[in-house]
Amino acid sequence: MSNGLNIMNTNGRAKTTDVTKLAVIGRAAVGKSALVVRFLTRRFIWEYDPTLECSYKHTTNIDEEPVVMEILDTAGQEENINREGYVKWADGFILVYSITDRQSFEDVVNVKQYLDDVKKTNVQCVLVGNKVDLLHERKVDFCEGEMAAQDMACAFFETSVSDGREDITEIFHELHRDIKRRKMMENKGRRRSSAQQVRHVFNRMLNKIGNGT
Ligand SMILES: Nc1nc2c(ncn2[C@@H]2O[C@H](COP(=O)(O)OP(=O)(O)OP(=O)(O)O)[C@@H](O)[C@H]2O)c(=O)[nH]1
Repeated sequence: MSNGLNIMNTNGRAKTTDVTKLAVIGRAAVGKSALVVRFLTRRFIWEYDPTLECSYKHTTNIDEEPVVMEILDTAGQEENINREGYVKWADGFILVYSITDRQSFEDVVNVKQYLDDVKKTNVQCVLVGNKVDLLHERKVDFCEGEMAAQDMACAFFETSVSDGREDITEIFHELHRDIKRRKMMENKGRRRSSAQQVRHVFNRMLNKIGNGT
């Protein structure tokens, strides 16, 4: 894969490690920083300063393959948003809303449209409805999240970062797998089109020889 990193094995052979760049996006206070920190440290910390922008590098194994994840925890506050920069940088997006905040849900639906417009493609993403521990304050139904994810053609998770459910790791891993699948398809397409070009030139040469020109 083109977006890889060469790492030496113990036997001295170079091995390509996938590098995946993920941006975590959502309105202020939906739990983006808590989600990233939970994934990286398996801990939940109740209070963070509102994020400006924070990035992390994380090395892990997914499906028995070494992976480097670069994770950008973006600013939720509108005036801090430097969207174009991270949209172009990222391979995929974790779109987070809080099930207790209707506006945060509407925001991510609009953000997805914006991401598709900037990237000029249907971007790879997962949709995450956070804070399900606050069920009594629920403002967004499970099936609304599920339907939005269907429209976005992406995976959907409802979770609680504070409860520390197993699915938090799965959110990041699932997005990595989707990105990897997409890159493989794109590479295959590129290889096929260069093979087609070679075949085309070869056929023209054969025609010329056949015509005696
Ligand atoms: N009850 C509950 N609170 C949560 C959960 N996840 C995060 N929080 C709380 O929500 C608040 C905001 O969390 P952050 O992780 O700072 O949210 P953020 O989206 O990064 O916010 P910005 O940095 O301002 O964009 C904090 O008080 C967290 O403790 C959760 O699953 N359940």
